[in-house]
Amino acid sequence: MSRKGDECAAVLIDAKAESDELFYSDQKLSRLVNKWPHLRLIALAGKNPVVWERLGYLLRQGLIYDFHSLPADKSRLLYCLGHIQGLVALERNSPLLPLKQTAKGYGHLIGTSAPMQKIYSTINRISRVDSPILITGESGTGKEAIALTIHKHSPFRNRPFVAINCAALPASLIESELFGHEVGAFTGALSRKIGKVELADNGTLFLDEIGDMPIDLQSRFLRFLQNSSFERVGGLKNIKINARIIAATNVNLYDAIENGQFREDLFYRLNVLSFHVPPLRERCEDIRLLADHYLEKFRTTYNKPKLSFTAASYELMNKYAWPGNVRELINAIRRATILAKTRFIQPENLGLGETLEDVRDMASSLAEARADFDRRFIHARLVRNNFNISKAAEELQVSRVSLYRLMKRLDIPKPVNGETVSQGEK
Ligand SMILES: Nc1ncnc2c1ncn2[C@@H]1O[C@H](COP(=O)(O)OP(=O)(O)OP(=O)(O)O)[C@@H](O)[C@H]1O
Repeated sequence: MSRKGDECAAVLIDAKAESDELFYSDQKLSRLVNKWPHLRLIALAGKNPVVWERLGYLLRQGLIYDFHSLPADKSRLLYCLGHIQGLVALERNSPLLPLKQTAKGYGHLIGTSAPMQKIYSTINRISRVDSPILITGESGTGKEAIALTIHKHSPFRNRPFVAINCAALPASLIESELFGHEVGAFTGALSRKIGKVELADNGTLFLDEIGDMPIDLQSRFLRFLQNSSFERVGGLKNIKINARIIAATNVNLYDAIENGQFREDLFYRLNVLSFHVPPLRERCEDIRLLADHYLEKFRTTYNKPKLSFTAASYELMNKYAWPGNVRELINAIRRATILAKTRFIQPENLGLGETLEDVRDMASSLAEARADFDRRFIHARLVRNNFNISKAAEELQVSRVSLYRLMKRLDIPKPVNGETVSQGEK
C-alpha cells in the first residue's frame, strides 16, 4: 500500500504472518530506500521472533521507519502515517541547520570542555563535505557517537547510517559483510547477501576499528574508495555506490603502517579530514555533566526518581582515571543506580575498585603521574649517592646539568647538610 501525490510516501511491507522470511529482500529494500529519499517504510509482520529480530536490525540500519504486528491496529497505523507525512514535509522544507548547542553539549553529545567545543566546531565544518573522515581516540571516548552526529548533521541525514566493527568479525566473514556475496560464492552462501557498503548507499558507512581490518581486505577497500564501486564476493557486476565514509580507530595507525599492518595509501585516502577525541581524564569538566545526564536517564529506567550523587561520589568520579572512558562511566552509573540502597549514590556504589583516599593521592593527569614518578626515582638515586650530583647523574645516565634542571623542575630540594656537590657545577 502506498500513498502518492502528497508529501508523504510510505510503503507497507507485506510479510507472511507465519513465515520467518520477510516478503521484501534486503536488496529490494535498499533499492527502494535509495531511490526515493523521502520514502519511509513501515513493516507489517506476524509475531515470529526471527522476523522481529530482523525488523529490529532493519530499523537500526534506517531501512525501515517502524514495524507493526499483524493484525494491524488501524488507528496506530494511521497515526504513524500521519507522523511520517509531517516529518517528510518538515525535511523537505527545512534547510540544513547547524545542530543545537545546548548548556550540556551539542546535539546528543554531552560535554562543554574546550576539547569538546573544538570537536563541535569541527563537526559543523566537516559534516557537509563529502570526504572520508578519520576519528582517532581511545576505546569508549565517543568516536561512534561523534560519527553519528556528523551523519545527522550532513545532507545524508535521512539516509542509513551503517556501522561495521572491523575487529569484531572473523577475517573470513568481513569481506562478505562489507561487500555482500552472490549465491554459491563460497560454501554456505545459499542466497545473495547485500553488504554493508551497498546498504549505506547515499548514506554513511562507519568503519569502527579500521586498524584491525585484515591487510588483504585493505587493498580491496582502497579500490572501492578510489572507484566508488565494487563487486559482491563471487559476483561480476560492478556496483556503483555513493557513501560517506567515516573510519575510527584506537590504534596508532602510524605504528601500524610502520609494522606493515596497515597500508599507507589507505591511510592517506582515509585521513583527508581527521580529528582526535581526547580521553575523559583529559576533559574532567565533562565528567559531572555526563554523570548527571546518565543518572537522569537511569533514574527513569530503574524507577528511582530521587536518586542523586553525594559530594564524595562526584569527587571520586572527578579524580578517577576512567581507562574505559565514557563507556565505563555509563556502566558505573548504571551499576550504582541499581545498587544504591538509599536515595544517595555513595562512592562504593560506583564499583571503581578505588576508594576516595586512593584517588585523592593520585595524580590528575598523565603528565602529573610521570612527574611524580620522576621525582621519586631521582630522589631515591640522589639519596643512594649521598646527594653527589656527579655520581647520581652517572647512574641516571644524564648529564649533571640535566640533573640540576630536572631537580629544579621537579622541585627536589638539595639537603642543607651532607651535600657533596662540587663547586662550580651548574
Ligand atoms: N560526549 C558524549 N555524550 C554522551 N554520550 C557519549 C559521549 N561520548 C560517548 N558517549 C556514549 O558512550 C558510549 C561509548 O561511546 P562510543 O561507542 O561512541 O565510543 P567509541 O570511541 O566508538 O568506542 P570503541 O572504540 O570501543 O568503539 C556510547 O554509549 C555513547 O553513546
